[in-house]
Order: sequence, then C-alpha cells, then structure tokens
Amino acid sequence: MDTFAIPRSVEWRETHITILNQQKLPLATEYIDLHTLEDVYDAIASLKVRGAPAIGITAAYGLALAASHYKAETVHEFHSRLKQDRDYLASARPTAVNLVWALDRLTAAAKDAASVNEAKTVLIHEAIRIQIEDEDVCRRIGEHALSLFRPGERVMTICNAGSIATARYGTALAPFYLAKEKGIELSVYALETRPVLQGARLTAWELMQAGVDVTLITDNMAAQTIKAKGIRAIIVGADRIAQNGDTANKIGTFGLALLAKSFGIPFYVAAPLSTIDLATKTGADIPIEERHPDEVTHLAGVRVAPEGVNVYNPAFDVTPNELITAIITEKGIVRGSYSAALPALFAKEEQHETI
Ligand SMILES: CSC[C@@H](O)[C@@H](O)C(=O)COP(=O)(O)O
Repeated sequence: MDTFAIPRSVEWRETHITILNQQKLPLATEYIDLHTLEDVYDAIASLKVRGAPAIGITAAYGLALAASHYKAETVHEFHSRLKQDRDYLASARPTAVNLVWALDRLTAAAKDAASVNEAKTVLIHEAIRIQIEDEDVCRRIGEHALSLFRPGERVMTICNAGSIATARYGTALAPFYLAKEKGIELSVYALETRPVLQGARLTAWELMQAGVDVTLITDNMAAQTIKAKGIRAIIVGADRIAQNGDTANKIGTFGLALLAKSFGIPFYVAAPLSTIDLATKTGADIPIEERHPDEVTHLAGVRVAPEGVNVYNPAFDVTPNELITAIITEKGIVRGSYSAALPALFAKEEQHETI
C-alpha cells in the first residue's frame, strides 16, 4: 500500500525550502517557499510548520540556506555569523528541543571545516542527513510501538505526532501506518486539540489520507470515550523528554495521562532520541511556550469569547514520569527507571527487546 499519499512537510530545493502550510490544512493543500532566515523563523513561530522533528528539519535547512549566502572571508567570520543565525532560529519556539538539537548538530558538523565553502557544503549535507535519518527513525519507532497493540484495538491520541510533524510516518501515529501496511486493523480516536486543532485539522486528515480508521472527538469527550468505546491505550508524541522521563507535549496530554491511570490503561510516549534532552533533568526545567490569547478567544478567526477576557494559553504541559507506562524510541521501549534507562539508550545499538 502507498501510505504516502500524505505530502511531505518539508522539502529542500537548493535555492529555497518548500513547506506544506499546516495552518491551511485540511481546507487547502498549500505549499510555501521559504527563502530567508526570517521566512523560516516566521513559518516555525506561526505553526505553518510544526511538530518537534519537522521544526528541527526546517530550522536545519533554514540555517544551511542562510549560511550559503554568507559573504564571510574567513572561517572565523563565518562561524560568528552562523552562531547569530543559530540563536535567532533557536528562539522561534522554546519547548520542542528538536529545534536546538538540529541547529547544534549543524554547527557542530561545520566546526572543523577548513574553508568557508566547505562549511557551507557540510551544513547542507548535515541538514539533508537529519531529514533522511528522521524518516528511518520514525519507521523504527512505529515498529516498536506496533508490538504493543493487538489487532482490533482502539487507541487514543492527541495533537498531531504524525507524518507531517516529522520527515515521514510520525511518532505516535507511525504504528497505525505500519499496521495498515501489514493489514492489521487498529482504530484511532483523535482529540481535536484546542486551541489550534492539530487533532481535528491534521491528525484526522492525514490518517484519512492513509485509510486508517479514525474517529474525531472534542477534548472534553476523552473520559466518556475511553469508557464507552473501550479504548485500550493512549499514545502521544513529545516535544521534550527530560532525563527523568517527565515529558512535555501538547497541552491536554497530562490530563490524558491522568485518565489513563484512572482507567488502568497504558499511557505511551513515542519519540526519537532527538527529543530526549539529558541536559534537562526534570520536567520542572522545561520551558513551556505561552501563545497569543487570540488562539483561545477565537476559533478559525471568529471571536468566541468576550473582548478583554483574561486568557491563559500554555501550548504544552508536562506529564510526570510516573504516569508514563513506556517511552517508545527508535532504539526500543523503555519502561520506568527512566533516569538511568534514557541515558543508556544513547550508548545502545538498536534493540528489539523491551528494556
Ligand atoms: C512528532 S510531533 C511531537 C510533538 O511535537 C507533538 O505531539 C506536539 O505537541 C506538537 O505541538 P505543535 O504546537 O503543533 O508544534
């Protein structure tokens, strides 16, 4: 089956970057060309491209593209300009660690370049490598995650941790694409994910494109749906996983983890190693992005709340590690004891057994 009727979220075009405009989905499949660092910053900050791995890939291409135009005469001059641009792009969104992970991977790759031209080439190659690797990583996450589900099960998810949030396949949605490829029936219950509706607009759309059975609910229907529809598990993506396993993901994830505990069903986080930030020790250290009040007071551009109302609009929440049944990575499935097990993953070859 060709699962990937689903368009790619990001494409490198040598002179520019083309992204799928995720703000416009599902009503329009629109592509935008990004030519400058400011274009890339704006695309990330305004959620035209979103999802932790896709943000990282776009930023990497953005930095490589900007650097390709530097007129620097010395490698030293090149690197000081690169650092400025790296810092600018890194500030586009604070929570998803894949953004700084990708930018830092690029700057590290170019560090020892002997000439300005060599540094420019290295940056482009490294950005391409990040995208290629992410596709493979997501597929491996999907294989591991699929081993946790039985045919016919109903699984709940929030936000969009799907193909368009990554290079391909997604993280939390990857097992559903692989199940489809293997002829295994799984049903997905997708929360709409207020305020900006990544679940309704993106997850429902991309799963339907691939022929995966998906049912859309509003966020406040989760408990009733788990009970009435016999949901067997919840699986979500991540924007940053601290060393102790505390996980930042789309606002509403923490509530789902509490529901999972209350109903006695597993709560899984699916994410690549690039989302695990060992420098962040616990969830308390994860910066939580707060976005514009208009996202809450308006729905699809239409005001739904009184002018002047106070608004709190955190884009993410942190699920404490004790509520997470397992973290599914490309190197295998980790259950509990995250403080020791997550650092160990970085040293390990890919494994197929649960640790
Ligand atoms: C594979 S994407 C993982 C996460 O980035 C995803 O679950 C999420 O929370 C995205 O938030 P968004 O604000 O849409 O970028």
